[in-house]
Amino acid sequence: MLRLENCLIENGGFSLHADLTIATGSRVAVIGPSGAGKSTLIEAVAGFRPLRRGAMFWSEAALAQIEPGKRPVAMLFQDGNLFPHLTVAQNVGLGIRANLRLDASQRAQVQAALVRVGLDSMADRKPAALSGGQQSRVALARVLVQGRDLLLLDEPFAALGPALKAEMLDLVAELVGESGATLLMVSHDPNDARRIADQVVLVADGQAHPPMDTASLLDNPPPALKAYLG
Ligand SMILES: Nc1ncnc2c1ncn2[C@@H]1O[C@H](COP(=O)(O)OP(=O)(O)OP(=O)(O)O)[C@@H](O)[C@H]1O
Repeated sequence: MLRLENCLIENGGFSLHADLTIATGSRVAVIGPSGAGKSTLIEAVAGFRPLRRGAMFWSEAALAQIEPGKRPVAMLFQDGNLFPHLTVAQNVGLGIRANLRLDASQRAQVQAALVRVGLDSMADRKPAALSGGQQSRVALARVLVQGRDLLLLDEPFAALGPALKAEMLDLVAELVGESGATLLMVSHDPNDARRIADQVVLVADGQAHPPMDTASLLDNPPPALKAYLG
């Protein structure tokens, strides 16, 4: 499980309080007003934001002692961060080794991830020769090959149309279901939360609230969420 114990997370002059636990294997949406600190929360778990106070644990391990690249965390951003000069397979391979010197079993891992996201026939293409949805799948395959316990998504599919976004969310739900990974996903769209998240962490008023059941929270939103949902 992921435990944030009385954390105060800093982001420039902004700070966010979080005291919450996320069960292993759960799928959690992080929602709340713009500027409330959703990305700040995710970035702290990834190790990119310092804690002014408190402690963070994954299972028994204190995360503060673990540098970002060694945390059990894979992160997917909105733009996917694909390298335009590398092929699809190479972009995925970066998830395994930054120098791309992959052995046969690592190359097989890349291939398997591409099959899993339906892109095995496009392994040698460059990102520019892919649609937006296909590019998202490459970024997802790269996260997949990292085989990390915690998957952090920061509005990864916001640029996609509604049908494609729904398809990607369903694929993410399937993939985390297969791997048993724990998902934390920032979204501006409560429908995303309803689609794939069992629980929601509401970030508002300087506070990341403990997770609540998605349907009951969205059906009976507290004032801070009601104002945001409109
Ligand atoms: N360098 C900085 N100095 C001061 N404040 C900052 C800095 N960077 C970010 N902030 C503030 O931190 C707060 C949290 O930002 P964050 O990106 O986490 O919010 P968010 O909920 O993810 O927003 P959005 O939904 O708009 O992406 C914002 O109010 C922002 O203005």
